[in-house]
This record gives sequence, structure tokens and C-alpha cells, in this order.
Amino acid sequence: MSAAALKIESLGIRFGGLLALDEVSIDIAPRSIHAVIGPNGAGKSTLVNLVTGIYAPTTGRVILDGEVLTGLPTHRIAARGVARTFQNTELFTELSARENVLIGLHRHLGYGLLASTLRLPSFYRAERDAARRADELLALVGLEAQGGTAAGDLALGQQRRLELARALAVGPRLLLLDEPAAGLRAAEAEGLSSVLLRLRDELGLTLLLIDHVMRVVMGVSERITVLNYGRKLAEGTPEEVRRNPDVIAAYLGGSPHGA
Ligand SMILES: Nc1ncnc2c1ncn2[C@@H]1O[C@H](COP(=O)(O)OP(=O)(O)OP(=O)(O)O)[C@@H](O)[C@H]1O
Repeated sequence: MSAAALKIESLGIRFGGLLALDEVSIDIAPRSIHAVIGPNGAGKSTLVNLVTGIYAPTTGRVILDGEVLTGLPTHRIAARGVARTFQNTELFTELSARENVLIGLHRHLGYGLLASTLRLPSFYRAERDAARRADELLALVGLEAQGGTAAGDLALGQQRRLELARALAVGPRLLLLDEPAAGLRAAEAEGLSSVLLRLRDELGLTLLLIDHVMRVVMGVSERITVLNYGRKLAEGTPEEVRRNPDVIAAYLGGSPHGA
């Protein structure tokens, strides 16, 4: 897996009369964690939906390692190595943690209906490899002891890490995270932060992180972009952003949780 550089160029989208994102440009270095923060309705989720191809922009484009993603269908963008997690976890609660990861792996490996129906040797080999890979991914997110536990029985912090493991099953180079720390207790948020750092440092992933939990954002990000009313309000290191008077003013009305 090579590290991915993401270039967001003058990206904009209009929903009827509302300019939800107004010509926003962001450069994200390979193998880095870049956060996008901003008050509710600032355009953060819209940005993720534009990068993953769910929405088509009114202006601008998204470029991953020199290749233009804008205009490609979502599955082609995913095939280029872009994965995401959602604000609300989308786990199969009745299935075990390991099975949830295996589903992600099967979708990705797709060893073929013929091999699986006829139980060809390639099927068993693929199954064995998938089981090993699922356990590796669970260990990576600190859930090695929870493989057999139903996803619905895991604590919220564990469920969020399981979502990460499942997203990793498709072998992404760029991971987009939509509020992974929302609602987590302090210790859980800390556990999540250390997993995010591992994904960057051990897997060499590039991460675009959206979150309101400032402890996590400030603790893991190299750079932060602040959006407000669809526009870029500020950008810089966590320290620069924290001291920026425009950012402080934008947050005065509704201070970010966990700040
Ligand atoms: N599909 C859509 N149709 C119409 N308006 C939309 C659509 N998606 C988002 N919007 C509007 O675009 C603006 C930006 O929304 P978005 O969800 O991106 O904000 P956000 O920064 O992610 O907010 P939050 O922190 O609450 O998740 C909002 O005013 C929202 O109502």
C-alpha cells in the first residue's frame, strides 16, 4: 500500500439556494492525519460525500495521487483506495466482531461464486487467508480478545474501532472518518486516538478526520482545516488553529464538545 496524497481543489456544491461548500481547497500530505472541523452545518459531511463520489460537485475536483476522482462512480473511487466510516455505526450487531470484518474482506476479495459453490481448493485457501487477515485487523485496532463477541455487545468505543477494522478490510490508502469519537468517554477517545496514530504510522495511511471532539482532533492531527458556513475559515497546525481569533469567534456561539 503506497501512501496517498489528497488534493481538494476549489470544491463547491449548491443544494438549491444553499451553497453548502464554497470553493474549498485542501492539500493533505501522504501518511498524515488531517482534520476538518467546524460548527454544525459547516459542510464537513458534505465534503466527505464529495470526496467519495456520493455527491457531484458544482465546482472543483478531487485528486488522489495525481488522479482525478471527481466524476467517477463511488465503486470506482473505492477501488482507487478510498474508504470511509459513517457517523452512525453500520455494523451487523448480531454477528461477531470477526464476522463483521470478514464481510468486508469477502466483498473485497471476491474469490468467485464458482470456487465457493464447488468448494475448490482456492476457496479454502481464500477462507483461511481471510480469517488470518481478519484477526490481524482486529489486533491492529486492539480487539484481538473480542473477535467472538457479537458487535452489538461491544462498548461504543470498541464498536468504533471495529468499524475501522472493517473499513481497513478493503485495503484503503485514504480513510475518511466521520465523527469517530462522537459520544465516547475520555478513555475510549484516548484508545481511538492511539489506533488512528497506528493506522498512520504502521499502515502508512492518509486520514481525513472529521470530529467535534477537540481532545482527539488536537491530539492526532498534523494539520486542521476549519470550515464555517461552507467556507474555509482557517488552516494550520493544532496550535495555530487553537490561537486563531476567527476560529475562537466562530466557536463562541456553540463551543465544540470536549474542548
Ligand atoms: N443532500 C442535501 N440536500 C440539501 N441540503 C443539504 C444536503 N446535505 C447537506 N445539506 C446542507 O448543507 C449544509 C452542510 O451540511 P453538512 O452535513 O455537510 O454539515 P456538517 O458540517 O457535516 O454538520 P454536522 O457537524 O452537524 O454533521 C447544511 O446546511 C445542510 O443542511
